[in-house]
Amino acid sequence: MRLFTAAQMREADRLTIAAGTSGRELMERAGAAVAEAVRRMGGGPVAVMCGPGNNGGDGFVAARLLAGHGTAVTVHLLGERQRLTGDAALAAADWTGPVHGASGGVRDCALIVDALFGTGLTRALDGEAAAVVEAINRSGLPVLAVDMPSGVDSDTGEVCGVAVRAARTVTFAGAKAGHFLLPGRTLRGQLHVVDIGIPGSVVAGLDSRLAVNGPETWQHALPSLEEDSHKYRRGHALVLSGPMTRTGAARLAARAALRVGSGLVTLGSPRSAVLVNAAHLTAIMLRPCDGAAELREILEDPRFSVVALGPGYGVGEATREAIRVAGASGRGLVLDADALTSFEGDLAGLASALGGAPAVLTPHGGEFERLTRGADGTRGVSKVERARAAAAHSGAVLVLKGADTVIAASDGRAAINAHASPYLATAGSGDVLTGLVAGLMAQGMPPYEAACAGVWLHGDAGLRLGPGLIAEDLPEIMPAALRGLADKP
Ligand SMILES: NC(=O)C1=CN([C@@H]2O[C@H](COP(=O)(O)OP(=O)(O)OC[C@H]3O[C@@H](n4cnc5c(N)ncnc54)[C@H](O)[C@@H]3O)[C@@H](O)[C@H]2O)[C@H](O)CC1
Ligand SMILES: [K+]
Repeated sequence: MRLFTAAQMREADRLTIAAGTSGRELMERAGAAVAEAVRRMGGGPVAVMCGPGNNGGDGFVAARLLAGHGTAVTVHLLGERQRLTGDAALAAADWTGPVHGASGGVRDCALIVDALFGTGLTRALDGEAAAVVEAINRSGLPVLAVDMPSGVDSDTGEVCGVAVRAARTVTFAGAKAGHFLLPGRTLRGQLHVVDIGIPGSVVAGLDSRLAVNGPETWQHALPSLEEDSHKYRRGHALVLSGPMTRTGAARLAARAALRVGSGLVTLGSPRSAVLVNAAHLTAIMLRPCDGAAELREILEDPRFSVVALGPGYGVGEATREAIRVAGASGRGLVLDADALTSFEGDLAGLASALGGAPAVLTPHGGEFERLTRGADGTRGVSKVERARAAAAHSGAVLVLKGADTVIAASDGRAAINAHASPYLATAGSGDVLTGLVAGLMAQGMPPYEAACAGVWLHGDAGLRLGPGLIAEDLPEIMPAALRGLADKP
């Protein structure tokens, strides 16, 4: 599912109106969709809270249509009626019932329609607007939000001051980034996208390269297996282990790479840790590897297709040098944790170490902040734009992890992942993700698609396992996750 910004929706509106459908007609269909959703939620009595812009206009239309069908409706307006303009003023004029103030509170209703603010929110809610939103939330009544829960920024998902908590949201023409980025995702309830007559060609023509992460965008690139395949044709991932007391992370990543289908996986281990690693490995091979010079020798073997580096590896110049060597080899790279922290405040240094190699970086929020300190465009904007900027600066694919993981490529493609479970917030979970992405890249999947698929499969594993999951379980559930994916139409 593609996602849109407020500016793109305004553009879609403009093009549709230019093609002959009036804004008032669009508003009429938007209001009709809201009225229909109210009926599906059980009907009235309903309080419709209208704001000063077109979101409020949608509310007036819904109120008129509901009342016309016999539903008990009260309308409340935030602001003065005579200050309404354009289509909202026309919609308000068509409402013949009384209009109450918004601050008096709602009485004797079973459902609230939140038509205060939509994509036109420009600043934090305060004063009367904030008080009305707080009163709606305090009422404990189910809320149907029109387009966005009021107070949620439709581009960033952020709460601007305060925001409505909705049970459902009806949105028009296409979903917005703020419906999938946190905390917007948790405030919008169930999301319904309705067609209000904006032509498909207009929507298709919008320059949105943002989507919800899902198989439809990367399934075509998943590794396929020939009947007569051979393990040497399924890729070979090299995962680098940390020293003696920090080996578990790399073994988790290696196991995940093997489970996701890499034909061979080798763990490169410092000699000090070879015995502890050997004691825990069976199908995964082991090679001593102490530092960058030895890594260079290992990578002379052309069969290694991908190097995963970072979990437990240690922070410092030795790590930076290992990344330079791996980057210069042109192999696919997956960098996490210590690999990223080794370039604290030096995204440009990391970009030059990568040397244009196909790479995926998988920072969580804290690692991202450290890595991108001082880099343009990586502060103060939406999580999507921050990830995109870091991808553009580094030339790598960025996986900015969290409950709303964002994957971004340097060419502007981006996806927000919503297929995940909070139970994935557990020690070692990120190491498994590193291995999944590496294992997919080892089999020839391009970095952006491998990152999206890895994040999705990781989330799928979390959803399958639920409470009690630990990181060790995640690779083991991959056969079921992969089979489920293969069965998808
Ligand atoms: N194509 C579509 O999707 C259609 C959408 N419709 C609806 O229109 C709104 C967007 O309408 P717009 O008038 O641009 O913005 P809003 O109604 O969200 O709000 C603008 C209004 O609010 C004032 N304002 C902004 N921020 C604040 C604040 N923090 N505090 C107080 N006041 C604020 C601003 O000055 C304006 O007066 C979209 O969401 C849909 O619901 C169309 O009806 C159909 C086509
Ligand atoms: K709203």
